[in-house]
Amino acid sequence: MGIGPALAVSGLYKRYGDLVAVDGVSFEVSEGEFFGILGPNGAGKTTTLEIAEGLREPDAGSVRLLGEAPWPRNLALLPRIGVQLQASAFFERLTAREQLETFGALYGVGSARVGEMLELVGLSDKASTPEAKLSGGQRQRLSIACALVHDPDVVFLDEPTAALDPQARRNLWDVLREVQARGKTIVYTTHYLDEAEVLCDRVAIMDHGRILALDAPARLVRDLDAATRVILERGVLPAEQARVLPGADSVTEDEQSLTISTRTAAPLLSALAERGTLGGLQVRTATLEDVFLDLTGREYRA
Ligand SMILES: Nc1ncnc2c1ncn2[C@@H]1O[C@H](COP(=O)(O)OP(=O)(O)OP(=O)(O)O)[C@@H](O)[C@H]1O
Repeated sequence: MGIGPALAVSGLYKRYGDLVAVDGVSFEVSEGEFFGILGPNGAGKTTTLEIAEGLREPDAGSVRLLGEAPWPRNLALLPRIGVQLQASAFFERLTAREQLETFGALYGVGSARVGEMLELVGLSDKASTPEAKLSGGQRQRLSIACALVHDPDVVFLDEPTAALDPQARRNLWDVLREVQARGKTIVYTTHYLDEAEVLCDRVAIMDHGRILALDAPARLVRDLDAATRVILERGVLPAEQARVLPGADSVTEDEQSLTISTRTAAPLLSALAERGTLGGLQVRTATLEDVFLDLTGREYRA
């Protein structure tokens, strides 16, 4: 494939009436990267994605998608990009296989490919089921298969895991990882920070139309330099003893547990091991939710 990033957006700005939905957004996504746009409802994720896909015109700013401008409607790009919309649009009364065949026919894709896509998203046994009779998770997976059926280089997914139960979400993670393993560039939005942390190579955290931070999840968390919390069952160790352990910065207690905050977990854990108090112990490090709190001063609410 070509040189340069798969996607580059620069200075995107979009308002709806008085509301500024996207307020100066710039980022680049490399080929093969799994890139997440994160943030609470209304942060501007969908609008940013739609502009990147060429479905919406920005008021200002530019987009290069696979080296081309996606707006106005760029027919040369369509076979090279896959778009899963937030409200999936299926054809009426078709089975899972027929839905895929219909999308595939638009791009001249054969039925072998359709079978492969059903397999990829774990719907082979639902091939003959009408789309309306699929569960929410199955329908999400079908819509991802539709976005992939013509073997695009870049795949855009808007909250593919929204409104799924935990098991269906995990199944979909496996599908997304497999898509990336096939060399695709994935640009997706989610309001699940924990999910983005495990799936994405890099994330942009958005709030009120702006990107507040952009980096690998692990690096964002590390740069926060937040304390690690070591949590013991209440009664295992008296608080006054915990306070003087090597590495213990502060100690708090509630009904069930005693929590030791530390920036040097190793000596603290060795000291706890020497005292035989490792049973039931939990270690919690910072997460992207802590990063969001640090950036915005408020708790993250999806
Ligand atoms: N077509 C539209 N007309 C008017 N306002 C809109 C339109 N689309 C989005 N908005 C508003 O723009 C802001 C950003 O919306 P957007 O859908 O981009 O955010 P989002 O981060 O994707 O949120 P969600 O997770 O709820 O989809 C919101 O306040 C939304 O209400």
